[in-house]
Formats: sequence, structure tokens, C-alpha cells
Amino acid sequence: MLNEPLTRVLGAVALVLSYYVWQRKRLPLPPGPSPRLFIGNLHQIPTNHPWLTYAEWSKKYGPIFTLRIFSQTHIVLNSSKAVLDLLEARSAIYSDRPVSWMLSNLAGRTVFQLSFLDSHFPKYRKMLHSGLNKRATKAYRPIQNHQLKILLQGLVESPNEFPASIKRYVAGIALKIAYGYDVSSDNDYFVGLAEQNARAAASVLQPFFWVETFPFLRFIPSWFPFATFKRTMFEAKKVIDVVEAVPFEWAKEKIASGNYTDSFFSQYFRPDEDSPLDDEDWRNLKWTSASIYSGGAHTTAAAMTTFFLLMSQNPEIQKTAQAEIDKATGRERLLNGDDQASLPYVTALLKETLRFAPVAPLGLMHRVIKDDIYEGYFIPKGATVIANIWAITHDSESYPDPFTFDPTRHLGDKPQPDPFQFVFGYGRRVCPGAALGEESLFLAVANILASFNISKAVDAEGNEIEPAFEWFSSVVTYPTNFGCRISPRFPETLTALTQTEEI
Ligand code: HEM
Repeated sequence: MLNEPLTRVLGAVALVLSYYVWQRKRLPLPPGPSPRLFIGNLHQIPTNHPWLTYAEWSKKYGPIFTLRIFSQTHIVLNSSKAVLDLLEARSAIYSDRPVSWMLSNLAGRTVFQLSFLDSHFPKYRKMLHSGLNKRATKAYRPIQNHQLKILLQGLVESPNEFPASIKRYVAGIALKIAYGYDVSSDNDYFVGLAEQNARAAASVLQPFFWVETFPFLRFIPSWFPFATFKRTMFEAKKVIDVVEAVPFEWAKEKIASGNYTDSFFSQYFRPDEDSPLDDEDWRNLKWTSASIYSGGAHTTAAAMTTFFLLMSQNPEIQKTAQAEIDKATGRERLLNGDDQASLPYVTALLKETLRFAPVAPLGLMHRVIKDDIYEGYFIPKGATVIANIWAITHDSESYPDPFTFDPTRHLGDKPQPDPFQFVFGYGRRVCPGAALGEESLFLAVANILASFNISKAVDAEGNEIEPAFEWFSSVVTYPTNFGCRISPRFPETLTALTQTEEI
């Protein structure tokens, strides 16, 4: 028998708990567009550039709104306050990924969609953090500097092929860091793989697949006329498997032969160690190495492509940045990572590029693992949580006149909020490659500005062509269908500089 005081205490606790649960259930979900009976808001979600529509909806429904897709609740966060309050401050419950049968069963498991609750999650993050943190990133400078010279030479020799030079630069850095692999040309097989991987990712990371709601669709054979989803996934899986396996096997063989350069992979793979890796270690190593390549190449390339478009539109800003650079180098050397501290305008220009066109406008989806309450709204366990990064970096309260490209907004005594705080994601899922991405971007942007003038493309009569501001719509976005003129500022000096050993 329990004694009376204890019974009373337990009764009071039960009462408080049930009041709390009742109160929570009474709270409404954040508002949102009216759902239809069965499909919810599926019919209203645009297939292209959904971040723009979500930003519009947030003006009507507020910074946090709800969408329902069949029975799945999506909470869309459109303000810096909401993402920092939830995804950062409450990251212990907001860092899971939505469960996707399509991704995990057909496309295969990857770091990007691994559940926060998976026992391997901390291991992955630790491996990535130790290989990619700010300090570790400094060790990669010789690799970045080497790729930089190839990039600059490529822009001198074939300026119109600048997208190929960008791809080679980013893949060259990622493959060397991940596996110790040296890219040999723009048409390198491994560089092509990165490209295929980006395409595969775009095809599988769609907001909705019917099979997630109707599990019986899993059993229809892939040849069936309506089974496009299965064929898409199997195609993507083939690519993802190759992307993970081929460089991995290549690196394994190199290390076994004793003729290899140090890399993220070689740090963990030691053929002569007494305790060999077990199966799970192998898998972790395979996926983390592949994530450097699949997470780092396409994103960095997207930001560089945006940079070319914005520079061709903004000659005055370009000149200001060039004046700052010329003052630092006397036009006698290339810039390295240490120069960033003395180039505030160029740093601001880079921030503004990522603010103006965040590479991943909706980031990657999160999932909340416990019921929660925020600002009087109920956020149910299992809801998918989407950070509308584009809306945050175009919020006129934080960034007045948000559609004007203006690096000076990040300078002075009262700079506007640092966009790097938002564009690399949040909480325990924050991009582990942010430091490396930022440094590779700075190096490229600063040295391209030092070495070239970028202007609008011209037609056969010499008239400038106004580029269409068109953005590829996927998880990673970048401008498409534009050209620009890239001409060396000091051709002789540039050739000499790209041929010297040191930067
Ligand atoms: C401009 C450069 C980059 C941008 C804008 C960017 C942005 C992002 C964003 C928004 C996320 C999702 C974070 C979240 O879920 O909250 C992410 C995740 C990730 N990024 Fe990056 N990224 C960049 C470069 C890189 C680089 C260079 C690497 C690797 C070397 C990398 C590896 C990853 C990985 C592995 C994840 C998944 C983390 C996880 O799910 O736990 N990224 N990135």
C-alpha cells in the first residue's frame, strides 16, 4: 500500500501531466492554406521553385505555416527567429530526417537521410567533423591552391567553357580531399560521376511520391506502366552505388599498393593496423567519403555559377572588389586563404552572393521527434519541418531592399545578419562542409576577381545580351541559360602567376 502523502503527490503529478497533454492537444497547428479532404495541400504545392510560393504564403499565414500532404504534416518555417528557436535551440528534437521508403529502400542509405536516432549517426557526424572542421580544412589549402591554378588557366584558355572549369575545380578539390584522387581533365570519369550524382539526387529528392502514402504501391513491378517512381529510383540507385563504390575501390587499391597521398579516406583506412575495420566501419567510411564529394561539389559549383551571373550584372561592385584586392596584392601574387581577413569587401561580396541566391533554398528537410509547442501552436511528433532559407535571406526586415545585390549590407558597424548563419542549415544537421565550402569559394571568387573582368555576353553585332534570371529548380539551385564574357585583366602576369609553385 502506498502511503497517503505519496499518493497525493502522484495524483498531483498525474493531474499536471494530463492537463499539459490536454492543453497541448487543444492548441492549434500553425495556420496554412486550406487543405482538401483527402489529399491535403498536395494540389497547391508547386513543382517549380516552391520556396517562392512558400514565401508568398508566409505573408498571408505568418512565418510558420502548416501544409498537409495526405496524412503527413509539414511545418514550413519562414523567419530567422523560427529556425533559430526551433532547429537550433531545440535541435535535440528537430534534427531527424523524414522517413522515406523511396529513399531508404530504393535509392539506398546515405549520410544525408540517415536518421538522427540511428546508432551510427554520431559516428558519421564525428568523422565528418574531424575531417572537415575549420582547423582540418587549413590542411587542404595546397589542394585548393593547386586546383585554383587549373581553374584560372581554364578560364584563360576557354572562357566560354566556364561551367566546365567550375565543375573541375570543385570536383578536383572534393575528390582529392576525400580519396586522394587527382582529376586529370575536364572530362575525367570521376568528374562525370559527380555530375551524374547531382542529376540522380535531383530526381529522387522530390517533395512527394505516392508510394509514401500508399504502401501497397511498393509491390507493383518496376515494368508496370505507372511504376515510373520505381524506375527513377533504381536508375538513381545505380548512379549512387557507382559514386560510392568506384572512387572507394580506387582509393583502397591505391593504399594497398603503398603509393597514395593522404586523404579523408586514408586517415581512417590503415591497412597495417592491428584492429581491422568491421563491416559497419567500412560502410561508414564509404558513405562519409562519398558525402564529401556528393555534398560538396555541386553546392560549391552552384554558388560559383551564381557569382559569374551576378558579376556580369554588377560592374561597379566588381571594380570595388578589384580595387581592394589590388591594394592587398599589388597585382604581384595570387590570394590565399589567409587573405580573407584583410579583404572585408570581397568577403561581404561572397556573403551577399549566398544571400541573394542561397544554394539550397529549402535546405534539407528535418523531422521533429517529439510533440512540441511553439508560439501557441502545436507541432506534432513526426512532422516534417522545412526551413525556407530563401524566404529568410529575402526578408525585408532583416535585409532591406532584399532583391538588390549589395555587399555593403554586410559591412560597417551594424551589418545585416550574417547569411552564413542560415544558408548552411541548422542544429545537429548543419552542413559539416561549411568551412571547406566557404574557403573554396573565397579562394575562387577572390582570385577570379583579381584576374578577370566579367561582363555580359554580346551577340554577333556586339550588343550586350541581358541574361534571363532563370534558376534550376531542385534541392540545389543555380542560374541556367546565361553566358558572360570573361577577359583577363593582366594576361602576362596571370600566366606567370598560375605557373609558380607557391601562392
Ligand atoms: C556553398 C557550399 C555549401 C552549401 C550552401 C551547403 C548547404 C548545406 C545545407 C543547407 C545542408 C542541410 C543542413 C540541414 O539539414 O539543416 C547541408 C548538408 C550537408 N552538407 Fe553541405 N553545403 C555546402 C558545401 C558542402 C561541402 C563542401 C560538403 C563536404 C565537403 C558538404 C557536405 C554536406 C553533408 C555531408 C550534409 C549532410 C549532413 C547531415 O545530414 O547530417 N556540404 N549542406
